[in-house]
Amino acid sequence: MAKQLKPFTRDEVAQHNKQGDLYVIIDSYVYDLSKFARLHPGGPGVLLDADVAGKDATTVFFAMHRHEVLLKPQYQRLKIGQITGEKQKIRTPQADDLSRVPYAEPMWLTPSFKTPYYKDSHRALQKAMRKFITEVVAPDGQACEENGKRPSPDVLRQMAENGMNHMRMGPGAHLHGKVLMGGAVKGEEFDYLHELVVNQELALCGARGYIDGCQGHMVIGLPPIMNYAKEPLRTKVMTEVLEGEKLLCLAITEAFAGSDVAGLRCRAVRAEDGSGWIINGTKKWITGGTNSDYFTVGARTGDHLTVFLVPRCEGVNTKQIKTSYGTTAGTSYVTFDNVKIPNENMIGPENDGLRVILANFNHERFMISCQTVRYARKAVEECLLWASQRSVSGKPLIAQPVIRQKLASMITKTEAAQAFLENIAYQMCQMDYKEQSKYLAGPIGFLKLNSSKILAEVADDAIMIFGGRGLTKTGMGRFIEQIHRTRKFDAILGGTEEVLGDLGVRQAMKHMPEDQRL
Ligand code: HEM
Repeated sequence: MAKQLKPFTRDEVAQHNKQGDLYVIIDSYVYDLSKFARLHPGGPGVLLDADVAGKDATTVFFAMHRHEVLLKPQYQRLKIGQITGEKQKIRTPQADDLSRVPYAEPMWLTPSFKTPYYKDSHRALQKAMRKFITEVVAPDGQACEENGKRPSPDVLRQMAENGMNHMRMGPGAHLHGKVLMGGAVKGEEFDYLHELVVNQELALCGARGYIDGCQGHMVIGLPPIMNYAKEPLRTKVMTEVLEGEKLLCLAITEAFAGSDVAGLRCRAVRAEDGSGWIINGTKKWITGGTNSDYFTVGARTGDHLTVFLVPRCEGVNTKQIKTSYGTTAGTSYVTFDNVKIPNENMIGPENDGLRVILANFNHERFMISCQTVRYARKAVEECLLWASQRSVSGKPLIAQPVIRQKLASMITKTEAAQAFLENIAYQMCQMDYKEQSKYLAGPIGFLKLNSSKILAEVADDAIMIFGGRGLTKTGMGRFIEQIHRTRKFDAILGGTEEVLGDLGVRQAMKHMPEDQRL
């Protein structure tokens, strides 16, 4: 039952202005801080200030705290009344609300703008995703970012039940007949623009490491199994992983070789009795590795590469690697010591592993780009709000031309990146897999290169707008700190900016006409 709030006049509140008897008004509500003052993270002194104690502290409160502080149950308890005749002005958003801050949503979600790409099913999916992310995934993500723990099994279960694992693998037969996000979209009509929506909403968790540790590893590790494993292994593993019963990750990179997959050293040799393969070697930076039950492994077979599915078994060990985006991502160092696996766990043809691995890169880069561009937009929203509510020398920050210049740069880069992303998603919808490989490897490489470059620039501007708060893991600037700290993951994972730029130009050269001169 909602707590009964007592009516107050401002004069009555003003009587409670000393240690042990301390009220303040925030957004028309009266808070009793008498006992809380000595526990206040900002110290009791600031609350006893003559301009705060017994007074309206709305402006100073929102200069120091994020709105969500007031929504926490432990602080809600401090709310005892409301000023008679006054109403709350600052709105608490509902879980599936769109932001009304300019540029905080992509244009297709902004009233008055039209879109050639999105249909009703994209809108229904976006709404259902926003609610699910806000209510279920983001709170877990924020907690795990702080405590470094793996994503909660209950959240992973709910994601699987809603078909999120299926959707994150992109369009295809695996979605047919599936109920997705309570029926928001039919599996048969799910396309890459739906997938874009799923990934962009997921990014709103504001927890970069958590999202990678929360089945990001499945998105990159499962395609070789889906596309190349033999039955019955294929269906068994796909079902276990998509239904959330088991976790799977991609184990390709090594301390010896990163983007250069042809330089891997981990080796697989046939067992002497012909009963299977023996794998020896190491893998590094394996996202989700610490928690995974299955590893999709690239190993040398003679002078070539072959892909294997390795279950967690004797000889498989994982060790946590501490990266700058936190241990919740489950990043690990993996060792294989005489690991024996059966013949049927070879994925795709022997010695053709490079093709099996490379086949998935376009999709991985598309997924990363969707999220990268959404982080940039999140930074835009945070900065627009902060610059409007933060006062410096009696004026809001936004009154400074230099701040407006930074915001202009952030907004234009984000809008251009989103337009590029949507165009690529549309092209993907029009092409089959073969055409995508032929025509889109270069453009998708450029897309990811552009997305991570603009994110870095946007994050740099955002930090300068937030100042010291942008360097602080808690409080007002915590999303900006996190976006800035983790931006290089987008620039490196799935192919570095340099590799992708080179790839894009080399792909373009394949289509260069020989009969043209300046
Ligand atoms: C309902 C009343 C209040 C609650 C529940 C509250 C709660 C908090 C919390 C949780 C923090 C830690 C910052 C964070 O991580 O978000 C904090 C910091 C702080 N609070 Fe409050 N606070 C209240 C009222 C006020 C008021 C009226 C002032 C007025 C000056 C104030 C000044 C500060 C300051 C200066 C900090 C440190 C900010 C920083 O580190 O940047 N607080 N408060």
